Amino acid sequence: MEIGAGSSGCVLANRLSKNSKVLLLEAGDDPLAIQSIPAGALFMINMPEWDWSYQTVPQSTAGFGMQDRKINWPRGKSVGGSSNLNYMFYLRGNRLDYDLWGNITKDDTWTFENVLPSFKKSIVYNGRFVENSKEINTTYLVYGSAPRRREHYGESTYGNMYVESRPYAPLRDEFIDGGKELGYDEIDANADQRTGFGDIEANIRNGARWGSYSAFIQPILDRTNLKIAKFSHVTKIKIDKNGRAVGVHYIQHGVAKFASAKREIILSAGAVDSPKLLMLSGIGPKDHLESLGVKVESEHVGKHLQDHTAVFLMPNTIDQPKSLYPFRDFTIDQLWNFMINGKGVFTNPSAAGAQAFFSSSLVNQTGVDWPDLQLYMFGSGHHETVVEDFARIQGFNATVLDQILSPVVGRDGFYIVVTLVRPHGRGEILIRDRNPFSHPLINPRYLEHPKDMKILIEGMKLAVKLVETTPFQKLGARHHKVPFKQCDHHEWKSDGYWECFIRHFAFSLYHPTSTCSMGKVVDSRLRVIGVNGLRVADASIMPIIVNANTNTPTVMIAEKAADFIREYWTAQYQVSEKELFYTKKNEEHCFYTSRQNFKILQILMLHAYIDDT
Ligand SMILES: Cc1cc2nc3c(=O)[nH]c(=O)nc-3n(C[C@H](O)[C@H](O)[C@H](O)COP(=O)(O)OP(=O)(O)OC[C@H]3O[C@@H](n4cnc5c(N)ncnc54)[C@H](O)[C@@H]3O)c2cc1C
Repeated sequence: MEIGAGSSGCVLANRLSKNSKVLLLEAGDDPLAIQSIPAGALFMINMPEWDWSYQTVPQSTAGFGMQDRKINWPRGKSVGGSSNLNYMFYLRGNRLDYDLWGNITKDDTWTFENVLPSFKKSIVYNGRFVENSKEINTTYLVYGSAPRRREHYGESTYGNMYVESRPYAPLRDEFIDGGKELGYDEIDANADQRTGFGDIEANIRNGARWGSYSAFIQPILDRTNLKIAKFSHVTKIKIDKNGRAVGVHYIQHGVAKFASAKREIILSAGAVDSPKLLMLSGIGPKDHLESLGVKVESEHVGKHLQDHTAVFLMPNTIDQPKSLYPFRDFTIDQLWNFMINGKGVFTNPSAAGAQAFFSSSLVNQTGVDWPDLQLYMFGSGHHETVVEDFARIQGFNATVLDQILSPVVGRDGFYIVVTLVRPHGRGEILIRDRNPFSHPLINPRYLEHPKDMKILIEGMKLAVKLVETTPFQKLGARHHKVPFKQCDHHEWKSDGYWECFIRHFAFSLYHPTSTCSMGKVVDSRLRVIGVNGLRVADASIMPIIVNANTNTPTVMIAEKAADFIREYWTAQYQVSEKELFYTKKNEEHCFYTSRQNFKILQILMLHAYIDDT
């Protein structure tokens, strides 16, 4: 039995239902078709049907430019989970991240060498390989990205998750060329992550979103042994008197139900809801759960919360119409281009297409290049509703943000997203009360640790240098000094100014992890310590956050978990390989059928649009 059909839950359902009966309980519905259009995802954020719309508690050292000092935490609520809302960046993280996991858990399963096969297993990589020299000559020039070596990606005969270069990524070439001018290498960050610049590949197929639903659930919808119970909000895991997880209580369409598990329960409700559900079930810190009754004392549940904090270098303008300007660029022609060719502005939800990793001076002191800063190019201009849009998505206080953006509204431009990818600060998640529908108390304690601020300030300075490089200057790029009353008592671009700016505008890059940390809440086989028959497999089990976007590592965790579970139960029951009834042919058939449905839907949407205009 699985709880949560998100990025990881879908992988597990696919792998386990090859030869077992699986009940997958998901609080949300199937994803909306509009989610397949990458640019459509932005409209889903903060819609309660598709997003849990969490917020942090007011932050004492961050969020000064947010409403009530709270920072938005969107989380997907549908089959596919947050992979239906996310920006689809495909990044694995650094070799040293995983070697550290191996060290912490004292289990080599988690070292980079041993997680690499699980990364390769999930994907179908439509990349540009070195040996294919013809392809390099064309694609290399078009996308300005380093060619890939096959050994890092594999042949992907087992994979379902498509990874492709983004067909549309405004200012990608300027960003990478600017980095080269500053003396940095161009790198393939998935093969050999270190300081350097490169493009960002994404979970897309022919331009359409290819999240966990499309990759792992859609192809197997006809498996009779997989039951997906949508609209099923799990409220509690039942632990019997022998300390075994035996079933779950859930509410579906207002009706309270119970399902019992024959073999085991796998919790994949994500870094917010997995610890919350453990606590609601009486598994967690004793002091916190006293009023609920503690079944299993587990001090670390909800603790060690880590996230990537990000801040925009803004406002920046260019003199040429080369950025995404929604009111100009979202046209019927572009919609057609997306539907027919899988290309154009609709293929990218965030106008992001290039990124760079850097090691701050704090890391450089150690002599090891293990980046703690990541910069993205977000090639979006300043359309007329930019302030309201950012206020809705990021939770900015519109009045505060207006000071920064109103002087440049109506102009092409870009943002450089400066991200802290190896945070020193740690937060926690607590339950608000015993009501399973109450949002938990999320306290990431952003920017409380002085080192985190120091690293971000270095990142801002680097971003300014990039704007000054020739490729950007050729477009007339300018980072503007605008009146900003909250920070104007500091000299513009001084450390004090940046600190003030960052404390106002830092936001979450939506990568919470480590709230059911491996080695503390679960063991290295992901079994909850102190309970039988219960595992956690999602972003919450990372012992330390990886220094890259978290979807791909979460999918890898699910692949590992499926292997552990299959190994264990195969040994118990001698499950025969002959039981496998799933075939690749079947999967391909499902793909084409669903693809046809998607095309029909696209045509209907187009008609609706034309009618409207
Ligand atoms: C806006 C956004 C942009 C992002 N961009 C990127 C990116 O570009 N690249 C990247 O690598 N990562 C990105 N991420 C992060 C990445 O998507 C997440 O790390 C990843 O999806 C986490 O997967 P998960 O399986 O742990 O949780 P989720 O995918 O969130 O899945 C949890 C599932 O459990 C369900 N659930 C929760 N509680 C219950 C309950 N009580 N009962 C039943 N079901 C329940 C939820 O509805 C959900 O479907 C982004 C995230 C967001 C929100």
